[in-house]
Amino acid sequence: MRYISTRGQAPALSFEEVVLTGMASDGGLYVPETVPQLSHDDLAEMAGLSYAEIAFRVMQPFVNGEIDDDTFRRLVTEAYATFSHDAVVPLNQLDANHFLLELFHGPTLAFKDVALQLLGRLLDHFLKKRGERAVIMGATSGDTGSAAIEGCRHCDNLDIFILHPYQRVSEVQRRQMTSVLADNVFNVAIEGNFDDAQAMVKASFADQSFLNGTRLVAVNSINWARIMAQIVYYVASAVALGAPRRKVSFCVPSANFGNVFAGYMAYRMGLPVERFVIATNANDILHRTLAANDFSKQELKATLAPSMDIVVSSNFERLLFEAYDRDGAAVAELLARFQAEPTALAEAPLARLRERFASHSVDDATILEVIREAHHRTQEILDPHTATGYRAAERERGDAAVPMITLATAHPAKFAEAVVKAGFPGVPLPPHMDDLLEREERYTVLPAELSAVQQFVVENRR
Ligand SMILES: Cc1ncc(COP(=O)(O)O)c(C=O)c1O
Ligand SMILES: N[C@@H](CCOP(=O)(O)O)C(=O)O
Repeated sequence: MRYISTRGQAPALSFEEVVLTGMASDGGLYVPETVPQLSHDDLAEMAGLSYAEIAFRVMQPFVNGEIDDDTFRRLVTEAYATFSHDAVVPLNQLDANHFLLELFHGPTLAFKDVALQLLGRLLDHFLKKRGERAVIMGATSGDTGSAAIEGCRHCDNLDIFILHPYQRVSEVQRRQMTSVLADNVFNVAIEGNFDDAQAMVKASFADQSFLNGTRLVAVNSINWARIMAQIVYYVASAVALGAPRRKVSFCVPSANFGNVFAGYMAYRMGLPVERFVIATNANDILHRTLAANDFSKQELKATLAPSMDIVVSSNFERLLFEAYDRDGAAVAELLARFQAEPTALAEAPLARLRERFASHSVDDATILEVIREAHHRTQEILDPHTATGYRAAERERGDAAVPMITLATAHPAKFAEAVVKAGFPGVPLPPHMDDLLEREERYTVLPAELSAVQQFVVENRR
């Protein structure tokens, strides 16, 4: 298995190389050259297996023998042993055909743990094997940051720099990052928004000369390993509901598009999926593109679902690559136009996307309404991101024979503002975090300027 760039120009990489990098040198993102297939029998045999065993089976073809099976199985098992629920990602039935896939039982209470608990271990494995050190630069709208720190902090070969938008993440999210006082962890609050932070990370990958040869690694979903690990829960949940004999649909709160793209990969591997429903908050570029072919940037809005406050959605590029029949030049040309002016997708690729994807945008007032309504119906308090998915799923539910699985992407305790505004007293943090609000914090506020950020990295890396 080799990995190729969505822009068609960068050299193909091995699995190890793709894990130890970020963006491709042509500005694209890496995807597998061919999509491994899960046969009907492969899927049927997964029924009743542990999450870790399903994870091993789904991901092993991507690893391509570059880690021996025993070691890879151990890394996977250790990664998912950190989750507080025996099922790792339990399915919670809301009604006859609507299920919540709870992805928030990992150490930092968001779906990002699923991939980052494994990515940290993969990085540790490869860097130790090579005797190399590396610098991580990551951008976060709140959840990736703490999950990356938690997943990578024990890797002595890594220095971790996480950029978050100053005063635009929740207090719990900020403290989850800034209260980790380890020598290799550096939190930077950028005076800008998530798009500014992500653009600086991408610019640092495009020109790494400021690091004088030290390897730069991505923990955002531009790193293929993030997508790979997220494919697993689509397979596991569908199998639990009867796949491959029965189709399912998924509804995915979306922004940077890594999550739903992982689902699409599961579908391409052979999982019978009827439909993916993309839920956005008021930052609705994904919905506008699918519904109205309006692929244009709008001003980023601060919403009650802050982790989805993103305009430039990285992984949409990976889906465009598929929709444009893997024509890297066409993708590069479209994305150059997108950066410069409002644009639109060509008709055939858009039609292809619409065959499998639907979308809905959910505003703040509706998020609050959904949190109240879902509590009334199910006694569950949803986090505001999951609430966007819940509403989109309710709007889109069709054939009752096809279960709808809505991805519950975070624990409500992380988002007190929305929960309190919806009329609830708040949700307690789990015991391992019950003193979070008293812990000492350390972070540095910097202007949203690439040179300031890169200078900080150079001065602080060990
Ligand atoms: C809680 C939560 N839900 C949903 C999303 C959207 O996921 P994605 O960026 O993979 O589309 C994010 C982050 O982006 C998130 O942190
Ligand atoms: N919502 C994310 C944004 C970054 O997304 P990623 O999946 O590319 O890491 C966050 O919480 O940081």
